Amino acid sequence: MAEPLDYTSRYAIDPQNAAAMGTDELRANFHIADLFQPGEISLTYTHYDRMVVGGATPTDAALELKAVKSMGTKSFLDRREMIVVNVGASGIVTVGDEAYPLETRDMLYIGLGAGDVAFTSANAASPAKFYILSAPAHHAYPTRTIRIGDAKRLDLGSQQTSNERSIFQFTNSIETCQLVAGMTQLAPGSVWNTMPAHVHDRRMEVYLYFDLADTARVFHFLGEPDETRHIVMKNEEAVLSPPWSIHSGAGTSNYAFIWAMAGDNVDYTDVDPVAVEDLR
Ligand SMILES: O=C[C@H](O)[C@@H](O)CC(=O)C(=O)O
Ligand SMILES: [Zn+2]
Repeated sequence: MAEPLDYTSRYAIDPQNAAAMGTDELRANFHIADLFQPGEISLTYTHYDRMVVGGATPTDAALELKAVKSMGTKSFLDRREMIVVNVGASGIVTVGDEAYPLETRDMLYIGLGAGDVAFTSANAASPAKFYILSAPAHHAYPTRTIRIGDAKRLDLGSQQTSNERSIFQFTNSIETCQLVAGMTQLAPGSVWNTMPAHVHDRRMEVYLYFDLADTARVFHFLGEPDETRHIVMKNEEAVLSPPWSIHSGAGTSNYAFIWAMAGDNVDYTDVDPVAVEDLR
């Protein structure tokens, strides 16, 4: 077996325990920082649908993705599928013998058993930042690049309610086992994502906020609809949304984020909306 990568585990938290948490405990359980360290791969193995969340920031050398102990498999994709979204400068993802160049905001879906995965930056001084998402899979769907310009676009919200935004669905035109992912871009002057909010107990979700200035923050809301909490997020940080939780945010500026889900179905529209008046 290959030398294991360092990784962190996050166990599944129930709503009652989450409601009793203060700031540090909420952050320790749901917030993921330091995803993009130059020359490193950072992985978090979650027990929410066994979703793995990570970042790879190659500089001079290629970075190889290896299985972690929690997977109990020889290589990463033996029993998993994966999505990579580049939020940095140009780079290449190698899968087996195939090289897949990704520009910023392009996405690569990699199917079950597709081979060994490695990450390279086109320019070490201005590295690619590969955001990694992976869930268990039991069928091999083809590896496919979806460029941001090819994603299905939905324009939602309005300037009047400070939630004018465009959703780019990456997995709309391809088949996956569990992963559903996309990117949402807030219009200048709009700050709210996913308000009105929703839950979907059949799928967990994870957000990566990016394209924020160093001094900007997003107040990310989580919790059951009638028992909400918040986590203050900065640029290029991720936050886990348990299946029972809302996931919504308001920024001190506009921003973008990658959202990704895994669970029972892959129907993006299958959500349980929560009226603003019902939030507590
Ligand atoms: O289940 C779907 C996800 O929560 C996101 O797609 C919502 C989102 O990006 C938004 O409304 O701004
Ligand atoms: Zn959602």
